[in-house]
Amino acid sequence: MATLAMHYLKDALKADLTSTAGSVAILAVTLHWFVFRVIAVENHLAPLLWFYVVAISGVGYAYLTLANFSILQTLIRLAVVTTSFNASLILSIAVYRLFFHRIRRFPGPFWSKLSRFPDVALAAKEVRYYREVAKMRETYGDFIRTGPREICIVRKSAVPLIYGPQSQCLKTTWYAQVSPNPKKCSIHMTRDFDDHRKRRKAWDRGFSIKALATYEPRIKAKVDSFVSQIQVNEHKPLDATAWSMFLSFDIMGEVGFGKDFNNLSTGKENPAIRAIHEHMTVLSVLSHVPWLLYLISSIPGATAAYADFFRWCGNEIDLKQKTWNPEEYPQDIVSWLLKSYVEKDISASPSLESLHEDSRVVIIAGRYVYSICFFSDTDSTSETTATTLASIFFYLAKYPSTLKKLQHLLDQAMPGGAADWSYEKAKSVTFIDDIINETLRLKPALLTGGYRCTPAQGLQVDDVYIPGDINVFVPVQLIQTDERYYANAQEFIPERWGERKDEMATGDAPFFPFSLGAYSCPGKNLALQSLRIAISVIAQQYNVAFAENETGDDFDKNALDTFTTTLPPLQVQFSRR
Ligand code: HEM
Repeated sequence: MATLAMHYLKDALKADLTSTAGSVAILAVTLHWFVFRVIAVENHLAPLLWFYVVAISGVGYAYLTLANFSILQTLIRLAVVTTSFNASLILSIAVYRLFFHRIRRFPGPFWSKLSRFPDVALAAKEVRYYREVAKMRETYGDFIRTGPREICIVRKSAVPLIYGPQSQCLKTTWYAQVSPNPKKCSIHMTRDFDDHRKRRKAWDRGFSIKALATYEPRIKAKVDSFVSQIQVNEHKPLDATAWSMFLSFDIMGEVGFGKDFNNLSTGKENPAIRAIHEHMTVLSVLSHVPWLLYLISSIPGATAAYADFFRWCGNEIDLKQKTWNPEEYPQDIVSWLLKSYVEKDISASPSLESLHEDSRVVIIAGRYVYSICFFSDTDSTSETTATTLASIFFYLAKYPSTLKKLQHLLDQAMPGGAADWSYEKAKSVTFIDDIINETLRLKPALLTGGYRCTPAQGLQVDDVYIPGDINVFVPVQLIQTDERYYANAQEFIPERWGERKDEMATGDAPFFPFSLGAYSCPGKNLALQSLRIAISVIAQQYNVAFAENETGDDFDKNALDTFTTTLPPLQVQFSRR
């Protein structure tokens, strides 16, 4: 029997090149239709690639030893085998995606139907993918096939279906770019629904009303340091983008880890966090092909640029663990996560590695960094609370009447001025929230937003059926500035959230800068608290205007879409009221 099998194998190995190429082509097409289309290939990419390499090496070895071909003959045959296999596989995938795929009828750019790489090119073009989406929308309508398995939907009704609390959509492979294994990634990157649900409880405890109350005086102290810097630099140009980031990172150092990053006191970015700041653009562009990012991240040394930051977070966790006092009420977010971990609570991060990943998310507070890095784009910031604060400074400088109205309301709530300030009184000035909402509407910290995967039964959006297992997203900035849903959609009108809410029908319009539902931002209340404190304290004491030669145009028009928005510098000048 064995001899017979060996005989057939030798015959197969010695077959002429044309029939070998034909057989390999049939094998490739069969594998594509019956294996690769059935399994989630991106979850098994590394083993599949290894299998490919081992298989080719095995065939080469067999040519040399069983069929007794010379080295040159073996190389020629291997070239024919691999070319035939690869070409047939690619052709089969292309034919399937164009003519048989369940979303083949959705309109979109031709090349995007075949591969994700054209989307990478679009995202890389000016790093303004949100604008490319807006252009595609003009050409193709509200439903655009932006990738082989991707659909962009610009309809209000899609927002609750995809992101809402009742949505059955899950996180897509975009989130597997760190690792498909929940034990190796942060809460933001875990795709396991149950793992996410459990871990989310530990996070929510760190942002409870009681926990937020303990953060409040410390945030105020950081804002006071910011004000001291404004005082020193009064009438001089200050980069609102950079200083908003210093404030935001100092707040996150304080309430995230109980550490002082000294960004405000030194006027410089802390070295431990500089690495994160320096590598966003290429990451965000490549994240359009998540499996590629995952593969690159498994290359030894790819994470080297983040080593200092990773080490810092790891050391801080170790230190906290060593000095852990179970009796003490946790004073910062990481302590809440550690508490679950130490107590082996069901909500704990599932491994020490994932706890470290979670701690990094805390520090970068919404920057949601990935595990690898390449490239530098300094002089800009992409941290969510910071970008929102910088954008608020932009609008207050651009619209002095809004600033005057805010100051008038603050004076009414706190007639004694700065000495009379309290968070409760500041919070009662709802116009602050109107300004924050309007800023987040026009300049959301995530311009495009996260992808979700449709449930097996698909999704009915108005009269359009989206099949199951399709990656969908609603572009946040585009839909929040859509004239169908917002009157004078491009204009900054904070009153649309307050006294003009009914008249402008804002209540019915799509608004989800913090996302919605199970995967929405747990840090929303902390971000709002920090923004309210910063705006009320600063506007109560200072006027803000564009510095000389600053028009605000670059800031307004040239934000980069690096998953979280990256803003250009904005020179402003503060003067005491
Ligand atoms: C204005 C400020 C902020 C904005 C606009 C914002 C926005 C968002 C959005 C849109 C998401 C969903 C991302 C996705 O769908 O992939 C998100 C998730 C998240 N945010 Fe924020 N964020 C802000 C501040 C913060 C802060 C201060 C923290 C504190 C650590 C934080 C922690 C997180 C975490 C941990 C997640 C992942 C949640 C999960 O997957 O369950 N964010 N944020």
